[in-house]
Amino acid sequence: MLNKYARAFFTRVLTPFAAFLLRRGVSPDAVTLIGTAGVVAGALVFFPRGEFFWGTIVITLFVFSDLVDGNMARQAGISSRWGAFLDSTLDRVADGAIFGGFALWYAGGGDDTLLCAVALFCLTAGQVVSYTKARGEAIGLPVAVNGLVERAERLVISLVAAGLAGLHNFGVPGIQVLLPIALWLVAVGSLVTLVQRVVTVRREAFEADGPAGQGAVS
Ligand SMILES: CCCCCCCC/C=C\CCCCCCCC(=O)OC[C@H](COP(=O)(O)O[C@@H]1[C@H](O)[C@H](OP(=O)(O)O)[C@@H](O)[C@H](O)[C@H]1O)OC(=O)CCCCCCC/C=C\CCCCCCCC
Ligand SMILES: Nc1ccn([C@@H]2O[C@H](COP(=O)(O)O)[C@@H](O)[C@H]2O)c(=O)n1
Ligand SMILES: [Mg+2]
Ligand SMILES: [Mg+2]
Repeated sequence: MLNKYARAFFTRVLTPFAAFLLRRGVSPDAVTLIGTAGVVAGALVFFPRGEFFWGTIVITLFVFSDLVDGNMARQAGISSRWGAFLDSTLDRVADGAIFGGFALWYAGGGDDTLLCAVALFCLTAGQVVSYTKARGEAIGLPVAVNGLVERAERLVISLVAAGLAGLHNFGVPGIQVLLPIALWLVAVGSLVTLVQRVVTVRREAFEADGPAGQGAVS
């Protein structure tokens, strides 16, 4: 949903910045790499220590690079298959660090085995949701579904909650409950999305192959 409705807005807002970077000789690949490094650092330095406010601030500063890199590539007319591969692959790394950071907190100082498991579920389910589309498209299917909770939703729900939950360290009482709520929402939403995508791929595969499975690819 965000991908559909918010992308146009952010494209307008970020286009001048993307143009500025291009004029300074920065490449889209550099933005992809630096953005991912910043997200990973923010997540793995701050989240395992329960510093959710500062972790979210650092991640937010870098996560929009994922919208800037493609914008730069399109403006410069240099969108490439390599760039698409790098972008999607490093998205998986960034997502792993964010939900891994939550899991490390609950495995340590946060001391909550159930929430550690929920964070690990979010991590795995998010990666599998992305994989369903990548693999479905790789075997030549349209995968004409995005589903309830795409990557942008997973990030916005969990990062907004983490940033607000982090205010607990500054004396705001009770607010830390937002993070567990967000993790449960992302977990359930990702499961629903996974089912939506698997059902769609199954239907598209049967339509393409026929009942006898002819034309199957490995
Ligand atoms: C006192 C206050 C303290 C709290 C402060 C917190 C404030 C900020 C908190 C959060 C901000 C989070 C922003 C997150 C933005 C995410 C942007 C992003 O990365 O979007 C990525 C998405 C990607 O495009 P790609 O084509 O590169 O991605 C593909 C896609 O994702 C596929 O997904 P999947 O299949 O997994 O579902 C992958 O398969 C594929 O591989 C991958 O390449 O871009 C978009 O989707 C575009 C829409 C972006 C919308 C961003 C909305 C941000 C909105 C609000 C944030 C601000 C909220 C402020 C709240 C303040 C609260 C007090
Ligand atoms: N280093 C990069 C990054 C991205 N691209 C191209 O942009 C597309 C992704 O666009 P986003 O707005 O979601 O970032 C991607 O599929 C590539 O075509 C690129 O060329 N190089
Ligand atoms: Mg990108
Ligand atoms: Mg991306």
